Amino acid sequence: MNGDIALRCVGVGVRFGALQALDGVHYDFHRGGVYGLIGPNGAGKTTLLNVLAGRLPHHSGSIVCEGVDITRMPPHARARCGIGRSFQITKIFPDLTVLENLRIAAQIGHGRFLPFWLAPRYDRRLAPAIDAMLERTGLHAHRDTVAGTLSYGLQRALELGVTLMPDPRILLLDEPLAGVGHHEIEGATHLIEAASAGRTVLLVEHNMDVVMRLSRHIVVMSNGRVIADGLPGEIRANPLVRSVYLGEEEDEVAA
Ligand SMILES: Nc1ncnc2c1ncn2[C@@H]1O[C@H](COP(=O)(O)OP(=O)(O)OP(=O)(O)O)[C@@H](O)[C@H]1O
Repeated sequence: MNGDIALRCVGVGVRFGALQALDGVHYDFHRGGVYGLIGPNGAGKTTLLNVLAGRLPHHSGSIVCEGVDITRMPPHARARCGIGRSFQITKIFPDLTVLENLRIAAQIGHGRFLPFWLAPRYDRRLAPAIDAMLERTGLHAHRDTVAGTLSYGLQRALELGVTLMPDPRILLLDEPLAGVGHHEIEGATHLIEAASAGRTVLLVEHNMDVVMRLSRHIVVMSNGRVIADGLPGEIRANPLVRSVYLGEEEDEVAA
């Protein structure tokens, strides 16, 4: 049973001064599940992703990843445990080309810092994986384009490619559609769906249609706690969830 759990949160608490951003979160994310994390602004969704990725210290509780206690591990050690995190704000190198961005991600993913005279041979070994990622993210035609000049949707696709390059088993996606234009949403959604296959995914996203479509489970947070979880249909019908969203996103949840 425990072998099925990709990430286990045990009483995870985070305080910012007097503000209790996470208030004893207990939750098991099962292997291969796609979890949509929803909740009103300030509920603690991004804070939870940050804590899981090791980018934010927490003051109480513990986190177990595939049976290993990672509570005290720094972000790079958690990445080696198979956790990949994308960001709300694009974290690609805007002055480098698409190919260069993916190459750096591949090198970091291999966890090796190489002397420059070995780099070309090493890069040749990484080339097939980089080519596959260019294909997968639909960026092949843009491989030599400077990343900062891509459309926002393509920049998000590159960011997902950079996150996927080390082949994480657990994917933490923070608003992957933020800023993506209407005409690019469908393509971006397909990309996330394809990237989710065979992984455990925690998806924080304000586009409720997309969350409900991509997620197998919905986890609802409010005031730093998990207040409900279930299948998308169950969550849509849950009166507590509706009341939490009342006046804020009622239409979207009820839709
Ligand atoms: N670095 C920080 N310092 C102080 N307060 C913070 C910090 N980061 C987050 N908070 C606060 O913690 C609470 C939870 O924030 P968080 O960003 O996790 O919420 P969220 O559910 O992701 O919200 P949103 O949907 O608006 O992104 C909020 O009240 C926020 O203002």
